Amino acid sequence: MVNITDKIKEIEEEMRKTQKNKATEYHLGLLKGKLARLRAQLLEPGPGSGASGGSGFDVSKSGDARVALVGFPSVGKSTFLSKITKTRSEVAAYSFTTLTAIPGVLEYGGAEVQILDLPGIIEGAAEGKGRGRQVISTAKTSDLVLMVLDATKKAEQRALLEAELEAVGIRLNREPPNIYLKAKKAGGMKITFQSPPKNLDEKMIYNILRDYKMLNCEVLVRDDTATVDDLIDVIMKDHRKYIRCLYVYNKIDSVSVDFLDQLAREPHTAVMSCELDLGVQDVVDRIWKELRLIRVYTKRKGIDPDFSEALIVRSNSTIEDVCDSIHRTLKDTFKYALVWGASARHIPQRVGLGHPVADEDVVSIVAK
Ligand SMILES: Nc1nc2c(ncn2[C@@H]2O[C@H](COP(=O)(O)OP(=O)(O)OP(=O)(O)O)[C@@H](O)[C@H]2O)c(=O)[nH]1
Ligand SMILES: [K+]
Ligand SMILES: [Mg+2]
Repeated sequence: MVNITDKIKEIEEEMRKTQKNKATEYHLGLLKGKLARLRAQLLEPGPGSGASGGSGFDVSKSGDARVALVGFPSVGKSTFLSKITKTRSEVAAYSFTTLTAIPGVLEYGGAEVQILDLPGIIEGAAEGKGRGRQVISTAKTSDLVLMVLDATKKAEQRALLEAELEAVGIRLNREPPNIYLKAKKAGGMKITFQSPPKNLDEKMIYNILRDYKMLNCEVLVRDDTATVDDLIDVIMKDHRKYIRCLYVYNKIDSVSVDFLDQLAREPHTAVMSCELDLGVQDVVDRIWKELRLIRVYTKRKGIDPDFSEALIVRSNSTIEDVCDSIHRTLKDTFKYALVWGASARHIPQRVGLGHPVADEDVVSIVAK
């Protein structure tokens, strides 16, 4: 029996051999759809998915958010974990020193962020090489992927890793495509475009949906630049995960200043040397920013706030969200709040439930 990995290879080979032109466009679109289905199967536990199935390492979540350290072997993932948390993860000059997921806790101004040190992955990880599939499945459970790269290694490493994560449905620093798709019980397919599409047409959408056996559905393409890949992502939305990613180049002690400057200018990128303790705190601050969380310190009248314990809410939260995170019924007795910090126009500012809070605000809730 042909296994899934072989089938994937076959389709990839066929796509490589097929010339891209108007005549082959529909065929290539269908192949992409098949490939996406097979890759999803690869991660499903069960028959045909191989011994390790699709599950990640068995580490329970803790703290306010989870960050996964993903990278090739020996780029310094464990060195970084050991530097920023109290956990010691083995560090050595040889590849695959780390063999399982090692959790550590980053304490950040009263917030607690779980940092997961993971084994190094290699090319072909998505198809089951090494512990790759397990590593990637674990990365899929994180709120932020910290892609650790070796500044002394070739630039391709980043694209290779991205391709591995993409292959299992992780979408880094991207928003879900702006395509509305709803399955129906009957009525056939209804395809509409908000404005003339540049990379899709009705026949293409029809063919792919039919291949996915979605014969009754409604599609509205809101974005005129949407592609076949976007459509497939929307069809496969249960297998897609949109995660933020911070690219971190380690070992900058071993590259020229010019090169380092070039790296640091790339988007979503930070540079550091764990060995020389350069830039490590910047990376920690960037992690917090990328998580898009807000720390709020509560204060009782006449008592200083406790900065070792923060209430964590998502960015764009209001005083109402802060109340809800303290107690479900708190806003029923809410009269007003006093706010000190970046969100306050004067200090303290007296505000209502709709007031948006900022990171590190101090809040005092006054009840009726
Ligand atoms: N020059 C230099 N070497 C570093 C730096 N950080 C880590 N190293 C070295 O890189 C080697 C690998 O470090 P590890 O932390 O074990 O790397 P890893 O990514 O956890 O490796 P695996 O667990 O095997 O995937 C060790 O010899 C470290 O001492 C750095 O900033 N500069
Ligand atoms: K190592
Ligand atoms: Mg390691």
